[in-house]
Amino acid sequence: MKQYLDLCNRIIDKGTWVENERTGKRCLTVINADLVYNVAGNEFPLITTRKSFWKSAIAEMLGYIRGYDNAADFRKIGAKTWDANANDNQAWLNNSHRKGEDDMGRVYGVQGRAWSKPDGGSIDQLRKIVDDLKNGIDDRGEILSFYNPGEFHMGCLRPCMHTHNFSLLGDTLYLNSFQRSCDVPLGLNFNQVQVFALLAIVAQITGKKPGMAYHKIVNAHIYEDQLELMRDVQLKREPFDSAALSINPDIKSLEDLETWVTMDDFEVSGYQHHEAIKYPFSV
Ligand SMILES: Nc1nc(=O)c2c([nH]1)NC[C@@H]1CN(c3ccc(C(=O)N[C@@H](CCC(=O)O)C(=O)O)cc3)CN21
Ligand SMILES: O=c1ccn([C@H]2C[C@H](O)[C@@H](COP(=O)(O)O)O2)c(=O)[nH]1
Repeated sequence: MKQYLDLCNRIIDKGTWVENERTGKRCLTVINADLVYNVAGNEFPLITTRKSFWKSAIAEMLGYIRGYDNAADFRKIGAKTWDANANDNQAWLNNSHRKGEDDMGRVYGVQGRAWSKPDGGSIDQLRKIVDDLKNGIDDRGEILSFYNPGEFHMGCLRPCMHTHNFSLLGDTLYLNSFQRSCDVPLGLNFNQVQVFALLAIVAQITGKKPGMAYHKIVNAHIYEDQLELMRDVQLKREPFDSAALSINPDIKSLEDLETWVTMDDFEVSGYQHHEAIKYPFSV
């Protein structure tokens, strides 16, 4: 929690105002932040200075793992987070690649599970990683990349958290996750949970012990219409101790994640938090 608050304070104290053409809003911005999560010690990085809707965040990650390309599928598992980007963004609505209501196009999980090969067929990056790790293999390229510039024009948004790089040392699994752009009040609340949960889940299905997760953010920003709430409300609150995440131990494979897992298979204990804050969302 401290590292989150430090980043928020750093943006407010030292940030630079940057115009953003896509949203038409200004963002108070800093470059480079490194967050570390202790997954081994189950220090779940849930924001406590407001209520965090952590189930939506894990649902979103599950949707990426399943390779979803449709906001309706995300809604069914408990995440409404893609509704606006799929349906309210004029540039995407005008895009001839959009396949109709709720379509997100070739973003995130689509790239992770079905990256198109120029010579035909596709690559399932996550399957390869899980198979390798299960067999104790780390070929120094256990990389799940959602960043495919050749297909940016076929999706509603370029991926923000775009690369997840797994590593094995003995039987301990590590994760380095890279994020190019971060909406600190709204997105980071989710992204912290997702990096932590991704390492915990992949360690569980590959039979490894989770170690540390390292989260690198490049452009970290607060939108102009979020600043007051962050500075004068959220940052005035005292944080509580961190919560713990538990995952149903019956989840043992990628197939389990693809077929029967729901948000009921995830529980959080010891979550004390201040009341919710509704931050404006920029499409
Ligand atoms: N401007 C912007 N910020 C983001 O963080 C973001 C995007 N766009 N587009 C793609 C995804 C969607 N994400 C989202 C979208 C909505 C919420 C959100 O509304 N969160 C609320 C309520 C969550 C709920 O009720 O489930 C929150 O208070 O955290 C969070 C992350 C993260 N990403
Ligand atoms: O997982 C996510 C997804 C998105 N965001 C934020 C970061 C930016 O505020 C917008 C994306 O806008 P770009 O113009 O494509 O950078 O969404 C996030 O924080 N986390």
